[in-house]
Amino acid sequence: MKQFEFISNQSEETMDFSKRLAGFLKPGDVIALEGDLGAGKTTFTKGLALGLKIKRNVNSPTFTIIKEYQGRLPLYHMDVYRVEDSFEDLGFDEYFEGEGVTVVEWAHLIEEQLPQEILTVSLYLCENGARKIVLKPNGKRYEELCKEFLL
Ligand SMILES: Nc1ncnc2c1ncn2[C@@H]1O[C@H](COP(=O)(O)OP(=O)(O)OP(=O)(O)O)[C@@H](O)[C@H]1O
Repeated sequence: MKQFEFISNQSEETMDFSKRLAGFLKPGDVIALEGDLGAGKTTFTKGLALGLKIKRNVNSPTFTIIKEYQGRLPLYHMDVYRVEDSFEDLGFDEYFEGEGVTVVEWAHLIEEQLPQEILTVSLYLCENGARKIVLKPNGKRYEELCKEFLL
């Protein structure tokens, strides 16, 4: 699978990156967001929210599983870490197929319930303190999105 790598030297760069990415998102887009502790998942999502013109502060939905924000498009921010059973049906489809953009943290835990096409964003801590951002488009929609984003 094709993937695209970027280096972010500070949190503002990660925010600018996701803020710009948000401009290319459409209703029904789903992003699987992965990264180690402190890699910048929240920072990334905050940037995405800025790009979607969301005014509320975005923070981790760990205990609520899903948080919804209104903007140019709604943002559904999910953290499925606490979903006990990957077959548990919490009605994720309604979000994935809804009017907004979904960001899922720990997406692999609900693999069976994810849409076939998805954009995976992986954040890695580099030895020098920078972060590596990797975009992995799965499916035509996200290949197109990455192409536009990279122009
Ligand atoms: N290039 C960078 N991109 C993102 N964050 C960075 C970068 N450089 C330093 N940081 C710092 O790293 C921290 C990232 O925290 P953040 O909460 O976004 O990570 P997280 O992946 O959501 O962590 P957790 O899994 O603990 O919730 C912030 O304090 C941020 O300022």
